[in-house]
Amino acid sequence: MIIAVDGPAASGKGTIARALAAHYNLPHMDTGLLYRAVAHTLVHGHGEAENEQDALAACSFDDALLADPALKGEEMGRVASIVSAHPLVRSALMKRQRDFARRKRGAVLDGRDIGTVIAPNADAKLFITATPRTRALRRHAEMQKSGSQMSFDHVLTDIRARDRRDAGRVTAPMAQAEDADLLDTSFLSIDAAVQRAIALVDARIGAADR
Ligand SMILES: Nc1ncnc2c1ncn2[C@@H]1O[C@H](COP(=O)(O)OP(=O)(O)O)[C@@H](O)[C@H]1O
Ligand SMILES: Nc1ccn([C@@H]2O[C@H](COP(=O)(O)OP(=O)(O)O)[C@@H](O)[C@H]2O)c(=O)n1
Repeated sequence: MIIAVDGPAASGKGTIARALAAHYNLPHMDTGLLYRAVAHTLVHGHGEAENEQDALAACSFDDALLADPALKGEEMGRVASIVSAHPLVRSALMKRQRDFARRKRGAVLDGRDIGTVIAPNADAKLFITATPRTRALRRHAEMQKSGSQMSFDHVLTDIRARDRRDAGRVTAPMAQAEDADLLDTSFLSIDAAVQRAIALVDARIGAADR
């Protein structure tokens, strides 16, 4: 069974994807980490994010980088959203996502284009959303815990800019697949959002597969 989870920054898609993976006993891939790894490689001296050839060269990063906590910061998310607009970067990172999705047992993947491009035949697709303000509040709280001094307004501005870039790019823009279920987590606790996500997936896969 393949479950595709897409949505904008800090909508809760990672939290939901991890919970679904645990619930259905499936491996999980956070595909945003791949774009963040490209961003990290570029920021650490190997080229310009805006330059497609530089960004393509940065796609051959070492897998060990994916576990680096330095990928998690908001600045890396910002640069990731610049490199992710390059078609050559998207195609270079596609195979490892598709290979992961095609594992025998199935998989849960979260990102921006899982339901539309990476796994269009996924058994269940969720598009997770929340208002920009709610998402910025969540990201700001997360960043404060890890010692960041960035203001709430700055986080909100960054989130809006990232939404515009991710939804506005030509290649594989962030979009809800036609056959995806929309889940707005703005007024849901984490537990309630996860329970709702499980109910939506159960309804898609049918009682026989449970
Ligand atoms: N429904 C929710 N209510 C409150 N906080 C949430 C909810 N879902 C996620 N969070 C918190 O918001 C932050 C961003 O969630 P995350 O799952 O990492 O989002 P994404 O993967 O979409 O960027 C995390 O600190 C997470 O614990
Ligand atoms: N499948 C994906 C996943 C991420 N991305 C890009 O990578 C950036 C970082 O993604 P992420 O999922 O780690 O970011 P958050 O939503 O966790 O903040 C996004 O803003 C997108 O530009 C993408 O284009 N396609």
